[in-house]
Amino acid sequence: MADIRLEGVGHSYDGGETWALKPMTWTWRSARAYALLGPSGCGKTTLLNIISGLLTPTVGRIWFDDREVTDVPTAGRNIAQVFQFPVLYEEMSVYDNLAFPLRNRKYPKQEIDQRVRQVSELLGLDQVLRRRSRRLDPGRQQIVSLGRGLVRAQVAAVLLDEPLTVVDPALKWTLRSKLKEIHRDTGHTLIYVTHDQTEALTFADEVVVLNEGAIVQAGEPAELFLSPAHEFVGHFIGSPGMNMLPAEIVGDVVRVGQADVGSAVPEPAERPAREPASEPAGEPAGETADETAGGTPDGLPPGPVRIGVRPEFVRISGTRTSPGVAAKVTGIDRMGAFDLVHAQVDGHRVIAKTEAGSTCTPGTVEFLHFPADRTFLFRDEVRCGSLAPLNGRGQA
Ligand SMILES: Nc1ncnc2c1ncn2[C@@H]1O[C@H](COP(=O)(O)OP(=O)(O)OP(=O)(O)O)[C@@H](O)[C@H]1O
Repeated sequence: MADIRLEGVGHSYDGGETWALKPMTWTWRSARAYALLGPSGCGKTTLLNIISGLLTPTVGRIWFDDREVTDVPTAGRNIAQVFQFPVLYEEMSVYDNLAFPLRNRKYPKQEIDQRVRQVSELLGLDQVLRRRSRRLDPGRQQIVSLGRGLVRAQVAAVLLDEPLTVVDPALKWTLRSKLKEIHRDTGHTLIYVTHDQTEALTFADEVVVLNEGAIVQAGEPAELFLSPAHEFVGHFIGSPGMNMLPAEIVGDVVRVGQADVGSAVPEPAERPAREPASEPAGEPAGETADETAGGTPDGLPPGPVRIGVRPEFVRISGTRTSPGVAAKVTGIDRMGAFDLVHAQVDGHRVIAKTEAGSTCTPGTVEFLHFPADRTFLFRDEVRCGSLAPLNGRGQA
């Protein structure tokens, strides 16, 4: 196991015209379980293939601890990779498929048997060890592929590229918790690629969010939910995603329409990000998680800003208490366990997630309250500040 460090690593498939992966500097720490989360086409597979050596990056260098591996082929990197679809020797038994990566590296027979049995038991394959792999259904075959990726205890990292896509949804939950169990047991560095936030949030110690070829934020699941550093994280994580409303900074006050909703507090110069996520280099102009636009020690520059608040934290009342933003209720989704109240503020949609049984009625005007500690300010999509109660007064 090793820290995997990417130094200015970026990739272009078209000779530098566009960048599937914008040059980034980033360290995957040894023994952590990461989810690499992002929408289709954001560069997840490209990044994984660069780590495993299937792809040589256009720019940048890769280090496993203090060994540079940029030009080392896959076989020399000691990485296990599991793909979206089964990669197996179909004529071999399940046992032999699981044993293959160990036999290939000349592990002692007894250790091979022990590891195969351990992994197969954890993945529920112990009853089919003697069966030919082609006789299994595709979901089971994929679980064998997963086992092949996990069977070696000593690997630099295990890379999993949407490994549960072909697996039955009911089994996915079980397998994810098995994966966590195996991770606890072996201490592998795991990088688990997914575009599914639930999968990412339930699996990982740390979720790395990739968008348009750049890491926009990395953190524990709760941090991404409670403290998004980028608008993309706000709307990609959470269901429904974060509300975003145009606002204005006037003096040190944040105004939405005619309502003052709080004081503007600039982002501290040093956000506790671990390190620069991505760096602009040459052609690609990447948004970066650490570019805190506009943050100054004295306050945020006046002008337009967007405020973001998650539906879970918007509060609604029928009377105007300050600070409150007038909103017209447009509809209510009764979801059983909770309600989603849809409203409009100057033509902009806002959703509030409330307890079931909301008494709001479509067509009426209600007042929305944005709790200071859960409301953030964004410029150029990057978080630049947050709200504080107006004049030190608590909010309704
Ligand atoms: N071999 C290739 N040649 C040219 N362009 C490519 C190639 N592979 C990927 N791309 C492009 O690079 C970008 C990133 O692709 P990548 O497959 O890394 O994204 P992804 O996040 O893994 O997507 P998905 O979730 O759909 O697999 C996309 O715009 C894609 O079209």
